[in-house]
This record gives sequence, structure tokens and C-alpha cells, in this order.
Amino acid sequence: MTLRLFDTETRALRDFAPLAPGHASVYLCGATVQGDPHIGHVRSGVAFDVLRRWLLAHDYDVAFVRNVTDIEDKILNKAAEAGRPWWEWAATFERSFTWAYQQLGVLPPSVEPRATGHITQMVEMMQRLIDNGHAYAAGGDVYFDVRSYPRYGSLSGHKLDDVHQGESAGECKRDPRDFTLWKAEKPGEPSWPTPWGRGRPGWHLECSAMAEFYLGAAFDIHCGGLDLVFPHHENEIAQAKCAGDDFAQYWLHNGWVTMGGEKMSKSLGNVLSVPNVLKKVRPQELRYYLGSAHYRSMLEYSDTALDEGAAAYRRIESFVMRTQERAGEVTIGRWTDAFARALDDDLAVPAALAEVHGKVREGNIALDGGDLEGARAIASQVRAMLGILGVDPLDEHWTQETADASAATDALDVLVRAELERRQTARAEKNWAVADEVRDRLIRAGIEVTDTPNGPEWSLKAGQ
Ligand SMILES: Nc1ncnc2c1ncn2[C@@H]1O[C@H](COP(=O)(O)OP(=O)(O)OP(=O)(O)O)[C@@H](O)[C@H]1O
Ligand SMILES: [Zn+2]
Repeated sequence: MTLRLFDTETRALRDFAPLAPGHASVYLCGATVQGDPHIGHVRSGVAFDVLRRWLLAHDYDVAFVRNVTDIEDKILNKAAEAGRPWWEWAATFERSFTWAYQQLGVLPPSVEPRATGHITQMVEMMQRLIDNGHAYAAGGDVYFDVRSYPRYGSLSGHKLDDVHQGESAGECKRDPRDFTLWKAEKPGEPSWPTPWGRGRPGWHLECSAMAEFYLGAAFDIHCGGLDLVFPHHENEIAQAKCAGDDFAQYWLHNGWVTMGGEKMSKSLGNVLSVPNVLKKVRPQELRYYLGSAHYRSMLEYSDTALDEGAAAYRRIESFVMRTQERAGEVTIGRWTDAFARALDDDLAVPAALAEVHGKVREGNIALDGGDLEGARAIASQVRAMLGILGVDPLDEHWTQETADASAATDALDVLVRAELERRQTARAEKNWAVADEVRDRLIRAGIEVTDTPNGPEWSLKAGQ
């Protein structure tokens, strides 16, 4: 079976053929760390984590780069409004994003480069563009000459005449359609030296330079949100190609999380932060919900849809757990052919989930009919499939906290039992002072002891 991916540039499903056999290189545009993430912001992280896991399942050695845009107008403006240093602002929200990705079980990228750490590579790329006649310095800014690249617009389908970069006019631009590679230093703003004066990078340049640095002049897949097709990715292509790179071979874009039919966005105010949603559902349930639609579809949020997603996940989880309880350890088996066909078909998660739910129904029938081995075999398949989707309920990521807690309880049990034996001995010896001392100490530590016909039993007082 061959993995087929929908490539935005050719507007077609294409067989995935990597540049180097056995290797897959992926660049995903990461967050502009200007605030806490809403659930729309993390959708691409979740969607392309499934791509990564599926490539790994195909035995590819995957290099996965997800950058952090830690210098940008919005970061500078928001930090200034709050009276905080820009770097503290960026670092604070970078941690929020890291926390959210971690909560959702998104595998850490192979590398997570920050824009501010790659100024050298950006200056070097600009130098090549200027030398080749594709860029020019003017008034301390550096601009890309859009007309110098005849294929400009090939990704988005924009005609050159209709191009609006969505950036301020730039007094020294030769053509209003040119875009900014580098911004001249402004008082009070951070800046770095270049041969054309001090300044800071434009957003588009960052990604071309970092992708080239980590993945080389040509790499396999470039991913990002649908809103990045134009101008961000169009401009990334123009920069990289004109700097001599072959750049990405496939372009993948995820749809938005919408609310009230509109893109969830801070500017519209229709946002739900990840921490707030995690007060309603568990992280694995949120991940299931965000990943359950096809990555290219829009995902219209509603409380009901979230609840239904969480309930669907719990049905799968409960089958795996019940099977483990009744039939013994459920190891990770192998996904089914129907599941593989679905994911190979441009990561068709809805079809893949239909297969999972079908298996769960089959497994429940086996379990209820007393066919424990049959149920266990199906649960193994279900675990494998859920693992690819990042929501295997028995994966350490989701069970670690429970495992840590039960290890601590086991250790505590040894100590409490030793204390209780001391109390029994003291009682037998009518040494009431020692018996009381043991009891009081346990109470102070929040441990309740109940005497039962089978001897004393202990538990932690509620709230401990
Ligand atoms: N509602 C959404 N659904 C899916 N992806 C989104 C959504 N909102 C933002 N993104 C993605 O998150 C990434 C970072 O976006 P960015 O920081 O520029 O925020 P934004 O698009 O301006 O949204 P906001 O207005 O909420 O800050 C982009 O790749 C974008 O595609
Ligand atoms: Zn980017």
C-alpha cells in the first residue's frame, strides 16, 4: 500500500515518494508565541502528529521540524502594552504551547528552532537573493522582488495582479506586491546586524531559512494551517526557490476549527483556550475530538460535538480496559488493512475511526459472549490503531500519572503496615501510650485506619 497525500500545489492526491528511501523530512509552521493557545492553534500539531506517526509506522526515519516564531509585530506590541520585555512574553507563551502539545500527547518535534536563533541563516539567504537579483535593500528594509520569480502564485493560484501581501505599504518598495524579508530597526525594538543595517526578520524568511538549515535544500513535506497558503507559504517558496533550493516536494494544509461558522480567532473573540476545554474533558478526549475530522475539513466546534467526541472515545477506552481486566494484558497488535487503507488515503481519519468503532462493537460482542481470547485479539488491534491516532488508552503518556500514583500507594502501604504491626504489638502488650501515638501520627498524616475482622485496613482521608 502506498501513502497518498493531497498536495496543495498540484491540487491532487499524489503517491508519497520520499527524496531519500527510508527517510521522511517534514517541516510544520509552528506558533507565533503571542498568547495562550486556543484549540484552533493546536489542531495542526495534532493533525500532523498523526502524519508523523503513520510515517513512522511505514518504517520511515522521520525528521520533524516545528518552529517557534518568537519575534513578530504582535509579540512586540502585546509585550509593550503589558509593559513586559518582548523575550519574556515570547518565552512565556512558548511554554503555554509546549504545555498544550504535551497535554495532547503530540510527540515532541525532532527539533523546535526559534526564529531568533537563526538570524545568521536568514542573513545568508538574503545575501543570496540580493546577489541573484531577487531581492533589494531599500531604506534599511530588504524586499523580495515578486516579479523576478515568474512562478509566483503557483501554490495559492493567486494572479500577480491580485496580490496583496497584507503588510504595510513599505515606502521604499519598488512594487506594492513585493514583500518584506527584513525590517529596518525601529527605536526600542530588538535588532540584529546585517550588511544592510540593523533590523529584524520578516516572518516568511524565518521558515525558509530554518527549513533549509535543518532539512536541506530539498525536503519532503511542508505542513501548516490553511490560512498560511497565502501569503506565508507562497513567499516561502519564492524565497527558497530563488535562493537555489528545490524546497518542499509536498504541501499539506489543515482546515480550521470554526465556531459560529467562522475561524476560531482571537481577533473575532470566538476562542476556547486549551486549559479551559481541559476543565470539561480529559486531554485524550480533546485530542480525539480535534483529530476525528479529516485534517482538511473545517471542524465546527460545539459543546455537544465535544461531548459526543469524548463519549465516543470513552466507548473505545472502556472496551480496551474491560478486556484488560477480564482477559489479561492487552499488548499492542497490528492495525487492520481497512485502517491502513484509510490512513494511506490522505490520512482519512474518519474512515479509520469507523473501522476502530466496528472492531470495538465486534470486541464487545466477543467479551459479552465469554470469548476472552477473541476480545483480547481485537483489543490488541484497537490499541495499535489508536496508537497511530495518538490516543491509545494504555499508552504510558495517558497512564503514567496513574502508574506513578499507584507506585506511591504501594510504597506507602509497606510503611503503614509496619506502623500498624507496631500498634498491634503495643496493644497486645497493653502499652496504650505507644498504640495511641501510632494512631495519632497516622491520623495527622491523613491516613484513616479501620479495624475489620481481617485485621486493620487503611485509606487516605478524602482530599489527601
Ligand atoms: N481556528 C483555527 N483553526 C485551525 N488553525 C488555526 C486557527 N487559528 C489559528 N490557527 C493556526 O495557528 C497558527 C498560528 O496562528 P497565529 O498565531 O498567526 O494566530 P492567528 O491565525 O492570528 O489566530 P488568532 O487571531 O486567534 O491569534 C497558524 O498556523 C494558523 O493556521
Ligand atoms: Zn512558516
